[in-house]
Amino acid sequence: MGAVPEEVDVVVIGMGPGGEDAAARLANAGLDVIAVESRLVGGECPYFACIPTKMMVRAADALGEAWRVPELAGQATVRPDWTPVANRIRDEATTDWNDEIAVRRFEDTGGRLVRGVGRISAPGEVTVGDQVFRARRGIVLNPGTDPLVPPIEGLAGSPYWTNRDAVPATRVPESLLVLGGGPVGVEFAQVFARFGASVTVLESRPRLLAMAEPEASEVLAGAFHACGIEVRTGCAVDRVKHDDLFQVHLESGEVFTGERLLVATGRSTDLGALGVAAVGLDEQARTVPVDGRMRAADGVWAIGDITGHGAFTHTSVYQARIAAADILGQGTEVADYRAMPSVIFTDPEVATVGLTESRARDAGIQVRTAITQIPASTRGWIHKAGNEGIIKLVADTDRGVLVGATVVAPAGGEIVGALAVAVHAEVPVQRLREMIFAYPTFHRAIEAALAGLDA
Ligand SMILES: Cc1cc2nc3c(=O)[nH]c(=O)nc-3n(C[C@H](O)[C@H](O)[C@H](O)COP(=O)(O)OP(=O)(O)OC[C@H]3O[C@@H](n4cnc5c(N)ncnc54)[C@H](O)[C@@H]3O)c2cc1C
Ligand SMILES: NC(=O)c1ccc[n+]([C@@H]2O[C@H](COP(=O)([O-])OP(=O)(O)OC[C@H]3O[C@@H](n4cnc5c(N)ncnc54)[C@H](O)[C@@H]3O)[C@@H](O)[C@H]2O)c1
Repeated sequence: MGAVPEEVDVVVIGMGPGGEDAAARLANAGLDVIAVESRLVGGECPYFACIPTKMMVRAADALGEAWRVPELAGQATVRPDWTPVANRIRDEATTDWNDEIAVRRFEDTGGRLVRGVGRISAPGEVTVGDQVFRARRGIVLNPGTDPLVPPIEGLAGSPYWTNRDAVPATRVPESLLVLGGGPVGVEFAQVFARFGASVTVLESRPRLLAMAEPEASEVLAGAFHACGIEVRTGCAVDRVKHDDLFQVHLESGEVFTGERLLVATGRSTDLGALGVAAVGLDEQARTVPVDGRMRAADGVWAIGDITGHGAFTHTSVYQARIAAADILGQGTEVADYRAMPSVIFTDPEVATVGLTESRARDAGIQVRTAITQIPASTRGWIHKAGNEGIIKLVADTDRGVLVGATVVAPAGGEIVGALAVAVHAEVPVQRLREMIFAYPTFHRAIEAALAGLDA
């Protein structure tokens, strides 16, 4: 005989940033909430992704600035040491990969945590091991993603790294091969290079950060070249061998050797394991389609990476707020992704909002673009060492508003904030031109880019 189901209000499967946020909101509102988590409460972001990698970036950026001293300010002797980085990640970011604090924070809301793998076993029903829950109000799916490991001969079974191995690393390898030049690949590549590894990035597409504006990829490729990172684009990996070292054989016959191999080739989901077919969803799909209130099926909401609206923590938490409000019957907000921002934390940072030029054209928008070079701005010229960058604007000429922007610059992720407001609030380009931009800031280069939209 099966287990007797326990009646609750809501079951949240997966406690990533969004699941944690939604579960807390619902429990704080007085609902009886069960949160199911198979690994660590908080998900990828605090333990293996955003937070520890940005601690690495912070440290690597300090080194990067120190190396600019000779050009600007005399002499500095810099000897990179990974120990403070590894210790900080262990002690401050992840508490040694222990989620006790996050669990307590959630349980203080009145919610209950169940450790294990959750699965939709029938409409309105979630099974975790030998426990069965009937959710009166709904099920929230926030299972996130796992590193995708391509089926390359010799790779499976070799001691390759994914982000989950690179983050806890206590030593910088002598040499590192990075498979994939997307956000994960480029952030780790620059960090480990700055800490002394000899780094090669192998990317199958024609450029780094292929989803970004081509001009952004070009600036980043230049910055990588300048700091000694080898970048190979358009490469097809044939096979991988591992003895003492990794060897990556390309179809072209070239062979790259490294002490470590970081696989950063995207993310995967397993909707079959989540049991989504029980509520009529396609378990072969890579994403769970949701409406503007995150509804995926009758009584099922989905949030985070699996919705395919941008694999970012800010997406997950944004969607969590909307889903929780809808479950509570207070939903007035409908998701609007037009001004979705993203920041790749390389040096220079690659920050975007809204549509790229090509996506805007594909959407049938009458597009006009403008680009300004950061080194040509007053602040860029003053900044000198490390001033590489651009601002690119994408305007909808019919409506006279910006629909996208890219900022590659020192602190590009902060500069893009102004452009995110413009895209989000559909501020007319003419109104933007009438603004006063503080002198001499990096964001003042937006004014020059706006002027370029006339050309
Ligand atoms: C190296 C790296 C760096 C990144 N840096 C940034 C950054 O700087 N900024 C940014 O915005 N984003 C960044 N991201 C992306 C970000 O980590 C994710 O978008 C974010 O974690 C949100 O994911 P999520 O809410 O979908 O779930 P996740 O964080 O993936 O968490 C899902 C949770 O669900 C659990 N789970 C899965 N299935 C089940 C199940 N069946 N039962 C029980 N539990 C289950 C998992 O164990 C996991 O804990 C980065 C990603 C990587 C890999
Ligand atoms: N700062 C941030 O916000 C941040 C940082 C890291 C990751 N992320 C998120 O995490 C998600 C995953 O990032 P990612 O970089 O792992 O995935 P991705 O899919 O964005 O990039 C993977 C890259 O690997 C390449 N690739 C795939 N197979 C390959 C192969 N066999 N050989 C060589 N190259 C190959 C792809 O062409 C692509 O450029 C991203 O969508 C991003 O949203 C965000």
